[in-house]
Amino acid sequence: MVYIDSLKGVQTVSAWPLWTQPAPPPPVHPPFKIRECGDKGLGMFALRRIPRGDVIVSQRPLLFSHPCLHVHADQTVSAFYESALAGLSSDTQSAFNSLRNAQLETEDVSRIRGIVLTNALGTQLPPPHDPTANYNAVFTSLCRANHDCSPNAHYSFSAETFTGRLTALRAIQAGEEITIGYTDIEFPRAQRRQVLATKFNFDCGCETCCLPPKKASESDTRRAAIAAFLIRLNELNADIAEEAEPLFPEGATLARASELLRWAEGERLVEAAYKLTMTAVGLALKEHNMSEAIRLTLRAINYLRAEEGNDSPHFAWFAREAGLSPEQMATKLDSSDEEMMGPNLNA
Ligand SMILES: C[S@@+](CC[C@H](N)C(=O)[O-])C[C@H]1O[C@@H](n2cnc3c(N)ncnc32)[C@H](O)[C@@H]1O
Repeated sequence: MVYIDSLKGVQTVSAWPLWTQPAPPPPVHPPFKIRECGDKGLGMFALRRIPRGDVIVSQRPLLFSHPCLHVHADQTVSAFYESALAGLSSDTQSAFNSLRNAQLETEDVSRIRGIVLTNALGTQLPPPHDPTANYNAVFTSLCRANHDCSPNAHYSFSAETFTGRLTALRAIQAGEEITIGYTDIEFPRAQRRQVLATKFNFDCGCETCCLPPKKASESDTRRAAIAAFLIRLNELNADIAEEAEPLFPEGATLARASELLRWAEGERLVEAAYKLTMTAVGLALKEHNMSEAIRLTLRAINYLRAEEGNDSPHFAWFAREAGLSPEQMATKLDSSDEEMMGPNLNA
């Protein structure tokens, strides 16, 4: 692993105590294999059924870099990457070089830089660094996950253990491709496709992008409404204290949040469904509808474990409060009445 920014950056990162700690162990029997899948190149496919919330893969980055490199005036960004990579072990170099480069090679974008641009996922640094600053990380198998506009896996990065991982957002069936979202999947089709074409150089042919015109237009209307609501929610709550009451968009009601939640579930937008469920809990409390608040809280816990994983400390806390182990809680949530717990979002 190498950190590319400046000499000072390399020194800071080399001194991190976490390098003396082993990385969290990945699943003992990886539940996926990487294989060719047509025009997309390689992809990740489930070897067996992967339950919601299970960790699919967990690994430290192969390469980690600041998105704005401080290079000398007489050096290009591409040359900087070349010299940094040359300092790595030959195994790491060949793992890096085997990754896909979907960028057109130009004077500015060498093959190595193209690999970073094609594969980079967002990471943050551990304290005392700014937790909101985003860095680029490139991983070996984790970067083989292709994009889908209704993905079944969630990428997250732990700054504390410096590990990236994928968890199953819903149960993934054996043979199914494991996918993540490269862009804001709540946006309508044209906007998503434009970002994917410009940034990643491909035309998305996922199921949602290939819907017939009437269904595509319904999907766009629903996604645009979900996106507008979530953007406003983010804006309102960006600067409020953690313990403060959340603020809701103007005119938001439990009925409206529940409608958007149903749409998000219909669109298989699990991450949006989680945020909308949390918002609906807040609105149910505001409207003194306690039975709905409890029903929605259970639904939110089910979504939380999908994103944070079945080993999430938050999920373990909820399970403990219910007098259950996390495994018992997960089984109960999965087997409970769908209306109560939210659909399993299986095909
Ligand atoms: C991070 S890589 C994903 C793994 C890659 N398929 C490989 O062979 O290593 C990203 C690149 O994979 C391809 N890709 C990912 N998702 C795709 C999709 N839904 N349709 C077509 N190509 C896709 C694009 O070339 C994209 O720039």
